[in-house]
Amino acid sequence: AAKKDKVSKKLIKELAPCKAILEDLECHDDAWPFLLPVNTKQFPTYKKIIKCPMDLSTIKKRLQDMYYKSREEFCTDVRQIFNNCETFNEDDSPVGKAGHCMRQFFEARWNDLCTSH
Ligand SMILES: Cn1cc(C(=O)NCCN)ccc1=O
Repeated sequence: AAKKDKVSKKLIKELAPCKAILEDLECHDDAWPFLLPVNTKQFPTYKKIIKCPMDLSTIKKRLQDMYYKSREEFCTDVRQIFNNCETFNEDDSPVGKAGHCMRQFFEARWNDLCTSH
């Protein structure tokens, strides 16, 4: 039991900053394309082109459900959002530009977290 407690304490410590970063992503001006899963009725080709859809609401739920076993898993899901966005959208489109901006914002916050100790 003692070992498990140590692991879970470590995990809570690791994932608390992830929750803070997620909240900052959700309230960013350019977050609007990423708040919810892409509407596949509005974009019928999306499901065919994007094999691993991801969005901020899904990540929020996964955090709440203790789905992530490390902060690296959280980081991978966030990066999936922006990789999908680059695959499906032109760089100079409104959504494409929002994706590049949000990725920069995220990576800066991620670096802060990884260099702060
Ligand atoms: C992430 N993403 C979002 C959209 C979109 O239009 N979202 C509007 C939500 N109201 C379109 C393509 C795409 O890759």
